[in-house]
Amino acid sequence: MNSLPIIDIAPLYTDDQSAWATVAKQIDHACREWGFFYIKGHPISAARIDAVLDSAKRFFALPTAEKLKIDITQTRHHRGYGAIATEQLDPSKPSDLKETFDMGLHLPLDHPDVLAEKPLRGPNRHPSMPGWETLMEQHYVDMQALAQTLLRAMTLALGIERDFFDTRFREPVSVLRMIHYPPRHTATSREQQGAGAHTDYGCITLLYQDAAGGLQVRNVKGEWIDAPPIEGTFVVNLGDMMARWSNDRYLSTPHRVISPLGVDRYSMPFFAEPHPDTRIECLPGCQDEQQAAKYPATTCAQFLLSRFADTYAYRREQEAVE
Ligand SMILES: O=C(O)CCC(=O)C(=O)O
Ligand SMILES: [Fe+2]
Repeated sequence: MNSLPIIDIAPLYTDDQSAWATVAKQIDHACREWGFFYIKGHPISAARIDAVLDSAKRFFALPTAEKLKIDITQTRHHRGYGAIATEQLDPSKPSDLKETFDMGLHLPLDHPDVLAEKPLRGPNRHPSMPGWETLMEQHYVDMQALAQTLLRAMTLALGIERDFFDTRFREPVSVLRMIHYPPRHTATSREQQGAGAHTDYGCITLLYQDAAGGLQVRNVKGEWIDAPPIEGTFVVNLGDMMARWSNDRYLSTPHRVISPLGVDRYSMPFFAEPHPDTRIECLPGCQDEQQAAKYPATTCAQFLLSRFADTYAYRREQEAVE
């Protein structure tokens, strides 16, 4: 129980049904035992990752005033720049030592959801850097497709139709995020975490992390295990919505980031979430006489908004005004 599984998902991109089923079984096992695993053999190229990472570094190196032109706290739909200490993932610890850029599915101002002022819906807010918008919008599409491939592999074990998630992930509220963790300067400041202990809110997260290290995952015995960077992989983990959907058959596992000593760390999670109106209720195959549904039904948007309010003070303030 001391190291996370590494799964080669290349067979999911072939017509070999028996290899496909083997990978699906490995994913199912990892989701039940860990809620965390690495994937290799995915179609996102190293050149793409380098380009996105390089752009993220250039963005975070801009003067704060420039970054704050797209301040996330000035929007209602969660897009743009989050300055250091905007988020507090573990309420028992200081706010997180990190800065972020968040983007989602770009919806124009005349989209019906935007006109209806639906939460989490609206246009992206990109920095004005040459090439940034085209690169990031394409990366968003490709990460969404990768997430849906993994979700398709999960349908077999969960006993649902192969296209169950595909139909629910149309016009999704997935978020592509860039994170910069400034270095910690003393060995004694471990309390100041890059990202406090938390579980993710949504369905499935695909995380690229650079070579700095610092990600830790809590195993079933309650011990913190390092999830070190492995070249060419993404770390995949499940969030609370998937735990609810699967009636806790799949685990939403706590994790945190200890900022590395003396070096900057960059990471890029992609949080895959369905359409905001999607009902999140126990899947038929995940309940029976022995195990009733544990969680009341909710919707994707309702659930995400309640979790955002837990970790972002500015969102609680926005809600209080309404
Ligand atoms: O940066 C990382 O390695 C993890 C970030 C994370 O857990 C999150 O943003 O939910
Ligand atoms: Fe996380």
